[in-house]
Amino acid sequence: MERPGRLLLLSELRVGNAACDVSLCRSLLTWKRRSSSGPVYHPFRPSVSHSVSVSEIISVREEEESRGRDDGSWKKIKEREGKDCRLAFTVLYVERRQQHRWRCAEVTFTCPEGALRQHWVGSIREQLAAIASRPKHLLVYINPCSGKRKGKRIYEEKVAPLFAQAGVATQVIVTERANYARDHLRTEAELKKFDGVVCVGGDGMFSEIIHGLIWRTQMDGGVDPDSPDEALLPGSLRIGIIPAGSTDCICFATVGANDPVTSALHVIVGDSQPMDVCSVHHNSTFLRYSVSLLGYGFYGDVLTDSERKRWLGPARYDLSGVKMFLTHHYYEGTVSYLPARGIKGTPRDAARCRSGCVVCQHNGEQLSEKPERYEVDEASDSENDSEWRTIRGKFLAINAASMSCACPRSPKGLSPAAHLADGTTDLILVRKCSRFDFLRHLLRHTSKDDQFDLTFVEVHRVRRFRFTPRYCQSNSDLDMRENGKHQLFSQICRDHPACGCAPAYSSWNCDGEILTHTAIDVRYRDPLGASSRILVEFLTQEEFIFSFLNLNTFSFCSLFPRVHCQLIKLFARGIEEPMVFEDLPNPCAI
Ligand SMILES: Nc1ncnc2c1ncn2[C@@H]1O[C@H](COP(=O)(O)OP(=O)(O)OP(=O)(O)O)[C@@H](O)[C@H]1O
Ligand SMILES: CCCCCCCCCCCCC/C=C/[C@@H](O)[C@H](CO)NC(C)=O
Ligand SMILES: [Ca+2]
Repeated sequence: MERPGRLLLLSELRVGNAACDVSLCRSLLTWKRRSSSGPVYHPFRPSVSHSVSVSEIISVREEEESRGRDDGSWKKIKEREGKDCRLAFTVLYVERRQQHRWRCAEVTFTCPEGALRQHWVGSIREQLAAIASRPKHLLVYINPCSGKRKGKRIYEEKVAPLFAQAGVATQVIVTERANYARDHLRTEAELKKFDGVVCVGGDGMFSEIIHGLIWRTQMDGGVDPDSPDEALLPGSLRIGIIPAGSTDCICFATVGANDPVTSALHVIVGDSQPMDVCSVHHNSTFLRYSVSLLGYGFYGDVLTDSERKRWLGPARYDLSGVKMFLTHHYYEGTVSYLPARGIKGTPRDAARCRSGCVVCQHNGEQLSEKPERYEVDEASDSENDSEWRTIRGKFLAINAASMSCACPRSPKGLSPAAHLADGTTDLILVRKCSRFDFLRHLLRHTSKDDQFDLTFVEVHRVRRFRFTPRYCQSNSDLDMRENGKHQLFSQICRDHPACGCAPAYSSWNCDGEILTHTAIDVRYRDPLGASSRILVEFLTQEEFIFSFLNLNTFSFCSLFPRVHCQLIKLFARGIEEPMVFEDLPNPCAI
């Protein structure tokens, strides 16, 4: 057995015109220019060296012809098959650029003889093959309609060539409609053939992929995804995101940049970043999964409005943002939450979730050792009920950020200290306040100031929460009819804003997908009350009016999200701390 760090190869090779000492240890390829006075250390002429971790080598290829200048300085040029051949090989590796971007750099080494080149190439390939975390076969879904509709081109021009160079085989599927990828993953995809799934698109496309994969894993493992009390099974396939959408906040918060080449390189080197997933339920019915933002009020309204402006591309969010800011709707209701206990970290920490985050590691271990008692909300467990906190009020926004939600529009994110994999979500409540104050809060998403240090904003780190809009807080039939009228008229008024009537309900923004409020309970019950059979269906507007005419048939959807710690894994490593010399030119370049 070779010990880690053991020297495998050491040769004198050429890089360009310079003679170098090149070594391959188990984890490091190093090339160091020889000083003109030989290999001896010289204090005034230090030799320049460059190291690349084997884990960040993309591939190695043999060169058939010299790529460098032929100045005749290399004495041992061999004649092979009658032509001049420099016996070179090229190593492709990850190079870090500014703002967390990665690029594929290459260095060509020229050997004095063929046997040595074979030895080098073989040794590096052997080392790469031993990295078990690298994917060999990927299933790729491309959404041709994401963002500026450039997904297909981005993949073909920037990503596919890198996968080919790294020897990663792919099966590529261009989606034909919304939910195509989700449905394919749920029922058809032969998942055993693959080491991972890659999506080319935005947050909505990523959402499709996790919905397909998580569902399939639960079905295969016999877990009921509807039950908010069942622990979900983690899947085995990692997910890669090639950003081509409008916000791409999941890519930005896990890699640090929205850059297709950087993401492709994280996939190739086989990175792994665990991530929390929030399952959203309405009583005993599963609605959706969320990994970034679950937002009611402002962000729900921005999304609903922006969907009608899809033709505008990514700019639709800015336009709808300004419009909804001016509209200044607030919503009444009750928020209940279960504070996260026994974990590290708070939403007001100065520290950020970064690559190798100790908070995520600690909390992940805690939660796997002592799984949370989710039954605490049941009426039978009155002792633990006291752990639930309740807040009633009028809110401009209710946001649950399971990660920072940083994106180019909001570089710090909605909750800058939130963690990717700590088993919690940050519940941010923005109470009714003046437009001026709300603007102060929104602007703090982009400035250095603490966006929670405002009297009308509060933030809680939670494992579960529930939101019930005011008009669902009674269970009598009469109230339901009244609520129904109110809801219907609000709906009409929303569509005819000239009448000035404020809507009673917003929609949920679930990772950029609208969770409409027109979900119904066939048999209504108080969300906190005793159990009964519940059926929730999503309705079209016509069905919605129809259900109103049938009076007893509908009520409103109160949501019940629960965080599943580290349920999925991404081909990412979290945002890396910048290196001290990040902005300086590379001093090691030869
Ligand atoms: N072939 C397709 N035709 C139409 N819609 C599609 C297709 N494939 C996927 N979709 C849907 O397109 C929607 C938007 O996609 P996506 O999230 O990739 O881009 P985006 O909305 O521009 O970016 P972001 O979500 O980051 O803001 C998703 O809801 C997805 O389900
Ligand atoms: C006064 C002007 C206010 C402008 C506000 C513009 C909107 C800023 C958007 C920041 C969103 C950050 C959270 C990201 C959420 C994603 O899950 C989601 C899906 O991509 N994106 C959006 C915009 O909902
Ligand atoms: Ca989290």
